[in-house]
Amino acid sequence: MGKDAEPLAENIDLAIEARGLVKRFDGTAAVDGVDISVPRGAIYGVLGPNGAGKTTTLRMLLGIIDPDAGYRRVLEHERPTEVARRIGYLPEERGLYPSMKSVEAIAFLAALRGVPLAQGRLRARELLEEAGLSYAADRQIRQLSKGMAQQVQLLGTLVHDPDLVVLDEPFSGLDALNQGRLEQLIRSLAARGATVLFSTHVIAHAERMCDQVAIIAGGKVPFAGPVDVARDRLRPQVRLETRARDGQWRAALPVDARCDLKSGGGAFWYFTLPETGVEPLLRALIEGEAGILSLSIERAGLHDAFVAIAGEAAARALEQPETDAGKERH
Ligand SMILES: Nc1ncnc2c1ncn2[C@@H]1O[C@H](COP(=O)(O)OP(=O)(O)OP(=O)(O)O)[C@@H](O)[C@H]1O
Repeated sequence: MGKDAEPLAENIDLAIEARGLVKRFDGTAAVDGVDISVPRGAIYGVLGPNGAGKTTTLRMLLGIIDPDAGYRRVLEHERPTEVARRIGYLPEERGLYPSMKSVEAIAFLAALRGVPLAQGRLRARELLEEAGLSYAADRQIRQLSKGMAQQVQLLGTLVHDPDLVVLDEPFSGLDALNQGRLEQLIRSLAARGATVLFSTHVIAHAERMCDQVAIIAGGKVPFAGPVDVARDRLRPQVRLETRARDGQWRAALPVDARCDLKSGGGAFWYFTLPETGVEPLLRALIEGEAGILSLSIERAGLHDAFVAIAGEAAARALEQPETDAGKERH
């Protein structure tokens, strides 16, 4: 980031590797030195608010646009377009030909990836059946709801059994039921060995689904790696209930521990787990006869980790409703 990107060493365990990707539009960097390593078979999330640079990053990884600086290797190729037939891509701008029937729309997308039309039609019917959408097979796209049309487009993304599936904000526009179905589908793709990379501005999707995430804000990636490593950037929070209110043991609690006295005696204590960990704390509480009534230690969630890594402003922007701002391009 900011440094000169080195050419990539071969690493066959990675489906995608990118170093120092930069893309400028009208002199402004939309993506400003992004490093990403996506392991094969992973479910990987690119998490950030609108305008953070997610779509631009995905497009560079797919070879739809070329970076102004940096290196990328996708499925062992430095020119991603050479492996386009092994990639499935759901763009942010959805759209199928309205007069096409679902089967034809899926077969058409398959044909673009080199699958003969007849074979594509057969596979399209199978996929629609698996997705519980057989009844939509011979309906025109214009006769489908927006959510259904989006699912048909998603099936068109998967029809050629790609090794790498790239989905740009795949959950947006879907109701809760269909979001759940999509989560299942993504898990089943990973279970059969495909790598899934998706962008989202919803922390819950990244937290539930992803092995690894890249947190992106203002075109930079301040964190990329396992979700648990992001969460472990913050110390766990302790909630302790004691029978006693005072004693030697209080010295083991951090000085800024918050205390709520209970009306019938005893107290609740809230604090960040000290660096020394839980064992010395427990020992002091037991030896000092604090009378532990309950104790919970909670790891930070991805939301708090996001705030710590990308800042309050980026976290607030994540929660903004979607807008069409900044979408007029090409
Ligand atoms: N083709 C383009 N021409 C000019 N500016 C662009 C173009 N593509 C993207 N941008 C700008 O680059 C920045 C990053 O956009 P990008 O679409 O990558 O963000 P994003 O994180 O995907 O957000 P969103 O979900 O809103 O699309 C934005 O300020 C956007 O307006």
